[in-house]
Amino acid sequence: MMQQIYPAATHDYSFEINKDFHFAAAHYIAHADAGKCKQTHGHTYFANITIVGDELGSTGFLVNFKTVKELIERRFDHGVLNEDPAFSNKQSEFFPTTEVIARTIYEIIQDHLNTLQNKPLCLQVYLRETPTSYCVYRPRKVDK
Ligand SMILES: Nc1nc2c(c(=O)[nH]1)N=C([C@H](O)[C@H](O)COP(=O)(O)OP(=O)(O)OP(=O)(O)O)CN2
Ligand SMILES: [Zn+2]
Repeated sequence: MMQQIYPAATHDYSFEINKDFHFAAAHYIAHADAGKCKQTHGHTYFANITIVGDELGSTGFLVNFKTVKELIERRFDHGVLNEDPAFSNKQSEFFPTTEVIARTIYEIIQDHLNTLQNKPLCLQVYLRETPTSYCVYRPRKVDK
């Protein structure tokens, strides 16, 4: 697993956890201007997820680290992202770009967090697509 320094999300919650994991997936970008990315190719994506909250669940966890990883790994690992219903080859806001994948990971994780009694929040998804390219997604409205 790659270890690195991630940009920090600022907040004043009492607890912050971070989970690193990776998954392998293929994709292509169905746009004339996408250059070589128009061709199907694969990446090993590295993700770092930041979750915060003030209350712990009955386990003493904000959320189980393993659950965070499995939500994404089960869905995307060794798959073709373009075939997942979260993505589209027709609407650019759903092309499987690094930006859109990061936003989608946020949505999947926050949907799960919303089911927990202690209501943790996902503040940041860091997603590295290649050794030289990554995206940081932070939801716009996080009220405390
Ligand atoms: N803003 C974005 N730009 C590009 C994306 C993207 O998702 N968001 N994706 C691609 C390609 O899919 C490709 O996977 C990554 O491109 P790039 O960083 O250019 O890859 P290289 O390994 O060729 O990078 P070098 O640093 O030039 O070796 C393209 N753009
Ligand atoms: Zn790519």
